[in-house]
Amino acid sequence: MARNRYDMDEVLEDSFDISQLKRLAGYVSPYKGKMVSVIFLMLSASALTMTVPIFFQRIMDIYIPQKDMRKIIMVSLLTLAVASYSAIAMRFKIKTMSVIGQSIIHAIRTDIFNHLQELPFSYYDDRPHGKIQVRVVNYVNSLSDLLSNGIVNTVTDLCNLFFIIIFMLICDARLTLVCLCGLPVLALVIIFIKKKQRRAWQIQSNKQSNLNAYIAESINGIRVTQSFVRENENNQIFNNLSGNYRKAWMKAIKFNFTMGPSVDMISAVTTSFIYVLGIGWILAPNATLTVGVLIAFTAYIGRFWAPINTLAGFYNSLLTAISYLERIFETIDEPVLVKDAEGAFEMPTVKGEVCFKNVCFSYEEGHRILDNINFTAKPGQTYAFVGPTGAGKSTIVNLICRFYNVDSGQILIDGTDIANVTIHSLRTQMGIMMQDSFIFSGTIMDNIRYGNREATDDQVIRAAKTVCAHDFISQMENGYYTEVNERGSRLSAGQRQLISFARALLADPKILILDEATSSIDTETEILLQKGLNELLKGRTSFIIAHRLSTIKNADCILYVDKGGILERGTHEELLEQKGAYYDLYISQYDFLA
Ligand SMILES: Nc1ncnc2c1ncn2[C@@H]1O[C@H](COP(=O)(O)OP(=O)(O)OP(=O)(O)O)[C@@H](O)[C@H]1O
Repeated sequence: MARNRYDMDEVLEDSFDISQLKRLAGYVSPYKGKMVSVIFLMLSASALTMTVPIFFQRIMDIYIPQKDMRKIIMVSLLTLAVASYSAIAMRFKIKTMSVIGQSIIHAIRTDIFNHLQELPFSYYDDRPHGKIQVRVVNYVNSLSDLLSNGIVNTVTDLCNLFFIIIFMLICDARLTLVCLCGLPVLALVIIFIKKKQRRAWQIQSNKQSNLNAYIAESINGIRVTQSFVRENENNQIFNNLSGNYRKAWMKAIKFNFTMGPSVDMISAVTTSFIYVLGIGWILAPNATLTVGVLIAFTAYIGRFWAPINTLAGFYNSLLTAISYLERIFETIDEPVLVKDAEGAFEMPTVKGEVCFKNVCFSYEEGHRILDNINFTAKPGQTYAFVGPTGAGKSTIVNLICRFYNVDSGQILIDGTDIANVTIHSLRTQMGIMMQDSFIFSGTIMDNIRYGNREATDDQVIRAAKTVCAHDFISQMENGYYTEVNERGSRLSAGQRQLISFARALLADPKILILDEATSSIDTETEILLQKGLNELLKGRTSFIIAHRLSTIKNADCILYVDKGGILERGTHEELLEQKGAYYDLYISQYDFLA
């Protein structure tokens, strides 16, 4: 998909795709048994309530003229028993279907989330994160009504309709025909609005997604917003998006509102006809209808249109749900582009040789970022990447972890192409510290242990000591058990870096990747850190990206990356001797510091 942003609608499916409902049925099927018992209970209840008008007809036509009080009381008690049974059945239905509905929602949400965990970086590069969240939370929630009530109601209502028509036919076939004449009219209404209604709900889901994307972006960027005093502009954008969402929702709901009144209208017209005809037949000299039958029949008319009304409601929620299901299944179906190859094997214990062989890479087709990268780092060596912003340094190290697939060429670790090993076995042998040192909500201990869930407290503390994080952590109110917020907003940028540094080390990796690991750390701490680091780097192959050249002066090899290629390579001294780009960079930093 092309890159998307908060004010760009996503592409809408044109045709109604029945396969989405089939997939939904897959989630529903484990609860088939329970649903059948609910349906059975509901049907038995409605079959019993269906007899009530017949009781009334008998009271009117037989027991009242006969003044048979005993039978009248008996029939009344029977009616009470039927009503109680219906109430119990209804309670059972609501309880069971709520549990089933929520279980299905939980299963769908789990599937999306599990899939999201596997999707490669490229998926997240391409769309606002708010648009992903809205699928996992809001869209899935919106299926609740359909799953909790819709399915069972539809089956029971359809069966009810069938029973009602039979009872109506038993009462009077002519009046039944008049009543059924309303159905083709309703079908015409549905055909007329169906397409527009579906599109309106799709547009509504798009606008909701856009709004969510903007809210998520605004919250993430709140510091920048307030620093640049952009609150008013942001409110304006929000108002526009929220207004668009409101308009789209109003338009969509308008179609839903069309259904109920249409059913009521058709029901009113047919009922009037039935009264006119029925009374005519009662009053005719050779009466072909009794008052009792007409009263019983009119009671059935109400029951005939009630399920049709609910079915119309179900149809509305079905169209709404489909517009969400499209998005939900689209996410679940999103191909995992970076995945284990067929026959992938476990990466043997890594010794640490990393070799790039003619590696080419592009994030977007036709826009090459890395062009023919070649180098071999021997086990235990430290390789450093320097070069201008946007040259491709982070991209190179991202490829070592196989966060993206290469376009061509090979990345070999100890002679094994990383494309042929399982991603899990590859990444568990690496320690990665990214530019964006993300801190999760929880304790500092949890955050460092993220690098190795098995690590003991002592190991965590040792890692923190190595990267000089121990002192500041110990000074915090609860030391290692101090709670930090998501993104570590209670910590300084340097402290966040040190914590992620410790996290990367805790995995005791054979290959260590440090992307701008020390950019926010003060020079004094950096000097201390360097000592610990030198010890730590022993026996590990490490790749370090640093703009501050003091950090990488001792590297075994420095690669100067520019425009996706390696322009210069060698040790610090060799590169200085070459008097090329590295030399210029070094001199400029030196001049700057002098
Ligand atoms: N997810 C992405 N999608 C598309 N292009 C990207 C993506 N990430 C980076 N790029 C582009 O790839 C090029 C290399 O980016 P990279 O992050 O590797 O540079 P860098 O050398 O690490 O830069 P810096 O020193 O600023 O961190 C840049 O032109 C950048 O715009």
